[in-house]
Amino acid sequence: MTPPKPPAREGAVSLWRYARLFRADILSAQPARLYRAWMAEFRTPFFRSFLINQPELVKRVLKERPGAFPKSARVGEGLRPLLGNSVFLSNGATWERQRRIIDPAFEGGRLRVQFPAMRDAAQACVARLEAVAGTEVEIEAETSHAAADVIFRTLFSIPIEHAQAGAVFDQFRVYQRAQPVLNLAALLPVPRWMPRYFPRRVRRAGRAIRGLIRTLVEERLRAIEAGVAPDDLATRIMTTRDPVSGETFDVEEMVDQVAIFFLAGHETSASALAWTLYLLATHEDWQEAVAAEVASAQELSFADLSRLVLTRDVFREALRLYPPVPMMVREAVERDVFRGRVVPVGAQIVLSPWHLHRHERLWPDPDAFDPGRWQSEAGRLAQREAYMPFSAGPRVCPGAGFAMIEGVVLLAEILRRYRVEPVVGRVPEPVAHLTVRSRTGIWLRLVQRDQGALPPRLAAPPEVFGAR
Ligand code: HEM
Repeated sequence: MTPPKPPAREGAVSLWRYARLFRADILSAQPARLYRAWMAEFRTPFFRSFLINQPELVKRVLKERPGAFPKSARVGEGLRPLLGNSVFLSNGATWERQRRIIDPAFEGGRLRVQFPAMRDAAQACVARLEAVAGTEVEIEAETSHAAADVIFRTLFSIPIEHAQAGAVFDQFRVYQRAQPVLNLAALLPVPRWMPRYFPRRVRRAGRAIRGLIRTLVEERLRAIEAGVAPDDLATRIMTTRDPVSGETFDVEEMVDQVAIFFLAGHETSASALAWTLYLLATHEDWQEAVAAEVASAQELSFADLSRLVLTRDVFREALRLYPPVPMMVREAVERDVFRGRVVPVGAQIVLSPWHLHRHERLWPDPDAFDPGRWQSEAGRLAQREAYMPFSAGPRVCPGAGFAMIEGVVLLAEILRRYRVEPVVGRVPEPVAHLTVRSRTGIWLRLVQRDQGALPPRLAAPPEVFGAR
């Protein structure tokens, strides 16, 4: 079964029609040729943009000349009431300083410290699912809840049930409902002359979220000063001094960063997990193989993670087919030439993990769910050339290592306890909101696994499932 793919736009359309399609859903607004092209140029009266799929060009923009292609100052304006001047929106010296302070908290060695909080969140998720087992469940809502729980437990050592954490989660949903530009379309610039209008309830929800986060940050500051703060992400970030200036974040800057950790960290992981569970529900052989792999460890330890190779490959493959951040935009601040065409200053450069990951010239059988490809030579080559769910270069997602562990831990705990099944008549339709979601949710039925009758470890190597 080929996993769901949005329909491509048919033929050429007027700019006006394109704008309307684009606003409704970026993915289905695009023509099918982007799955084969190395580059496409769009000209509009307001800006010129280039979507690039050629690995050398992607490398040039993200890794070799990132200074020539920063995030546009107009990009993500719809997010400003919530994110302030967070690392996601900043550029230049401010961004460099913010990354110098944030990055050490996410480095590989810290993942071991964050692991128990992730496992606790995964076990809490499994317990919550008990109430809905046997019924039809909209799984995105559950994975959202679980991913938000992971963020609060790892950042502030509090579960999502904590009053402030729960209120941030609730207010965030209000913000999402009230702010229609809080979708991917917000990542393309509006003309400079167009005023940005935020409805009052959006500003109110943005203020409420920031107020709740500020309370948590101020409480933590007091705990740090009293020497009683737990060793979690918030303490790490708030006590790290910029090695260049010697400064730490002030309270407002920390609020900006917590807001983006919450947003970038829970929306993305929730999307990835929901799609992974759907893919497993529709590929029973892989689901049983993962269940067998995770059955061996009764209480998951950090050391077990390196053995969960299949689970990791399944998660990687889901991130390939449904990259939570399907497109990213940069602005040329220096002239360049791409494939013989002049890229003028001011041009928008669109990087599309969505198209790159399904590119017909870069991946064998690009639309198929085949976790076995990650153990093949062709898969490894394509991974180096054409796989970037977390972006690449200096602006790569700082949470990439964290998210890969979180995904595996949550999948392991859920699949150890439940079998997931698709719901007849409810095939999800991918659309790009802030992340890749399904238009009408992702519906699954969860069936408790009989703990005494877990499948034995499979004797066959995992590749058999990917063999074609
Ligand atoms: C499956 C999960 C995740 C995916 C697919 C993902 C993907 C991405 C991508 C593609 C970007 C680059 C966006 C751009 O350049 O426009 C990014 C940036 C970012 N991500 Fe993630 N992310 C995930 C999880 C997380 C987590 C768990 C955190 C933190 C707890 C996080 C924090 C950030 C931050 C702070 C940035 C901005 C970095 C910068 O601009 O310098 N992400 N993420």
